[in-house]
Amino acid sequence: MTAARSEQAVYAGDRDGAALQAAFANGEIPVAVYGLGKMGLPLAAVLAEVTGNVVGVDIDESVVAAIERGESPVEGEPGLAELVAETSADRSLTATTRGARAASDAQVHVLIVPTLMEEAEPDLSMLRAAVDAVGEGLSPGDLVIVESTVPPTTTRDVVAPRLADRSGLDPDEFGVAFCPERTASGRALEDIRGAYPKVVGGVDAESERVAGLLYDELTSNEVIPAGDATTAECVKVFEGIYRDVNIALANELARVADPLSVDVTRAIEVANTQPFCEIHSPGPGVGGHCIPLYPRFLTTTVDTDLPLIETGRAVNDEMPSFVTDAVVDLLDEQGVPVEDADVLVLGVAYRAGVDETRKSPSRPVVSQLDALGARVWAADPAVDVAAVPELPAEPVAVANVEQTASTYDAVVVMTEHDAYSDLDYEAFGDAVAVDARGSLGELPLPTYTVGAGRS
Ligand SMILES: NC(=O)C1=CN([C@@H]2O[C@H](COP(=O)(O)OP(=O)(O)OC[C@H]3O[C@@H](n4cnc5c(N)ncnc54)[C@H](O)[C@@H]3O)[C@@H](O)[C@H]2O)C=CC1
Ligand SMILES: CC(=O)N[C@@H]1[C@@H](OP(=O)(O)OP(=O)(O)OC[C@H]2O[C@@H](n3ccc(=O)[nH]c3=O)[C@H](O)[C@@H]2O)O[C@H](C(=O)O)[C@@H](O)[C@@H]1O
Repeated sequence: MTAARSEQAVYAGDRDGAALQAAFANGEIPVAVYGLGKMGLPLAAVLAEVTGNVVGVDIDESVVAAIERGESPVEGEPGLAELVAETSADRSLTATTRGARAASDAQVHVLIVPTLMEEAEPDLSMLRAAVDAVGEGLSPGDLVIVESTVPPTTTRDVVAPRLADRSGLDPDEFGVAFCPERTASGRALEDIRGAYPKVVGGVDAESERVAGLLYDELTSNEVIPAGDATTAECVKVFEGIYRDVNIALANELARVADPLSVDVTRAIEVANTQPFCEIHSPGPGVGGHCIPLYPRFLTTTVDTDLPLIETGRAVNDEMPSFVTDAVVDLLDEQGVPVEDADVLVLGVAYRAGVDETRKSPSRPVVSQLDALGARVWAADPAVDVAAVPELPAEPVAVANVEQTASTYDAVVVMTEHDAYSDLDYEAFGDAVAVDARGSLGELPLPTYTVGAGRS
């Protein structure tokens, strides 16, 4: 059960570190986690496992009701269903939609709600709403931690002032820190428990110190003080930008596979045997609700030309069309006009191992083929294709792919799900293939492979 607030403040300027950590681990410091989604629920469950005193807050009543029943609404996370059942049963994790009430009972508030991109700028509306709920219940001596990925300066210039405004407290009466969620879907518990060092950055030194002490109780890895909240925000955004630009390099290099008649993926693999070389893998584009967004969290925040970052984004966003063009060219070689073609797309999820389709490169490929007049089909073992909004494709169960294979003129592998390696591609007869991931090796079909070219 949620213990009463401890007598001692968390953000107190001089609280003994060891005593604070003991109080946290003993459940004497109530914690509230705002946002119980793919990242927030695993975090709340691990915090509940460590402290025994966590209230999860979500605006979605069905999420709250499921957790209160001991069920995890988040799927695809090894160990999470069991951990939610366990921590819900012993009440070390409870859930509510009443954010302000949870805030008035908690002394540590963790915000991990979505931060998205509108057309031209970051959408922080859900973060502001969560901040308002915390502000209504904030008490002197509390600590507020932002885990949502945000544009640099957000914690200092948006979150902290808004908390003071909503709570009526002076800014120096409570602590605020940014501690990025460095977790990948499909391995959340492992990542949260310590796969990587935890970064902490405070709006002041005491916020950073206290946040570091608390995360030191949570992670088996080290806790790295970034020096301030904005530096910590840059750490997270820079990690994502590094990945996006690096993937763009791999995708641009993939374009020389045909002109040079070389297997670029093989060349990358061998180049990466040098410790200073880490070229990523070419593919059909960059999906998910993280990596495609983070570059624009920076480029829309600073009034500085960042051409490399912008170009990387453009190179990656061009890859779905590159895949569609390869399909059309191969069909043309076989004398099949794309407008008369049946095309099977294998993979709607943005990467293997997740059921997530947000910004998946498969979406533009399906839409482009549909717009060209093709009849598009899609199969994905992790995604309910029929339930994917605005996807002009007929769903096909993966189990039915082989028996329907002869009806397709082209098969496009967009996601490297293991299930696709087990298919008998002979069954596709005279069809052509585009392997956007280079994950299937030699196929018994006329094939274009991103990264290896025409075979
Ligand atoms: N999904 C991922 O792979 C990673 C995501 N992140 C970051 O974590 C944050 C959360 O992302 P996800 O968990 O993927 O989002 P999600 O969409 O899976 O879940 C978000 C949850 O927050 C709830 N919510 C929305 N507004 C709320 C409010 N005002 N109060 C309480 N709950 C609210 C929603 O109902 C939903 O249940 C984002 O900032 C994202 O950038 C960071 C690392 C990895
Ligand atoms: C280095 C890393 O694995 N970062 C994670 C990443 O998670 P995410 O689910 O976005 O997966 P990802 O592996 O970065 O892939 C993003 C997209 O990029 C594509 N991709 C990825 C790597 C690559 O070499 N080539 C490539 O084309 C993937 O297919 C996918 O469409 O972004 C997360 C985030 O920051 O939200 C971060 O916490 C995770 O740790």
